[in-house]
Amino acid sequence: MTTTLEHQIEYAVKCLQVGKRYGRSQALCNLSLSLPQGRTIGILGPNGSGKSTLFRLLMGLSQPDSGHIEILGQRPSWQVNRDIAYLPDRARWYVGDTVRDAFRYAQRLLPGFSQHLADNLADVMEISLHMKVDAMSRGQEARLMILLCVAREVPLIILDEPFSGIDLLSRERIIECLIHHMSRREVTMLVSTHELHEAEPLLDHAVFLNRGELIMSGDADELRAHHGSLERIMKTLYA
Ligand SMILES: Nc1ncnc2c1ncn2[C@@H]1O[C@H](COP(=O)(O)OP(=O)(O)OP(=O)(O)O)[C@@H](O)[C@H]1O
Repeated sequence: MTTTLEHQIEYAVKCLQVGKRYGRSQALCNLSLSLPQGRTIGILGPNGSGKSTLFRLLMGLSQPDSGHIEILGQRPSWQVNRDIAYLPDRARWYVGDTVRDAFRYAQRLLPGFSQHLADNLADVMEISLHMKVDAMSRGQEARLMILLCVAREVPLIILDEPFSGIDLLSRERIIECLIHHMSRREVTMLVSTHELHEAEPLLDHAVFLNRGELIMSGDADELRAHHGSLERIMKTLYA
């Protein structure tokens, strides 16, 4: 016999009426969201729409002024963060580290980090292990940062603007690599971006924010069936 429980969708993230203000700026306003597990979810919106703020709240790096947040079934905390690979919008490295050093630190510090997966991804993303991180171009460093997150065997990956500063060809290659990688794993990925053109095939769920408010969200195929493409929705919503 099938129980009602078996019909319930599992959610990686739930936000209920979440508000966050910085001085006079309302970064998030009464945000209610349920993000399904096992999907690749685009958190979309122009500059200042609240994408990074949402991620910081999910990671417990900042506290909401109001509302309730649940991530992987718990309140945000450093304990639950062990199960999350988070790429913040701004990340920096120590001078003199090589990619191999970065992998060594990751092995020691990042729960679930797989050296084997990292080596494979470095190959696909054309990152040499001998390369000095502070001598990398912005695009090379961005690729390494994505790799360090994706090489972790954790249930949730959060990438804040992972493609910024990466040229078109590399972006396409990284996105292909992510699509291939995600199709073989039971993992939820949240990706924020305001450049949807190449990232669109990666997404199977989308959330559109504007000025801290939710303006549309849903299954990407259903949204595409109604509106043509997520990119077209973006152009219409933010025209
Ligand atoms: N630490 C902070 N102090 C003051 N204001 C902030 C802070 N962080 C965010 N804000 C403000 O909150 C609003 C939302 O910013 P947020 O960085 O979340 O947007 P975003 O969608 O990630 O933007 P972007 O695409 O430019 O990264 C903006 O008006 C921003 O100026």
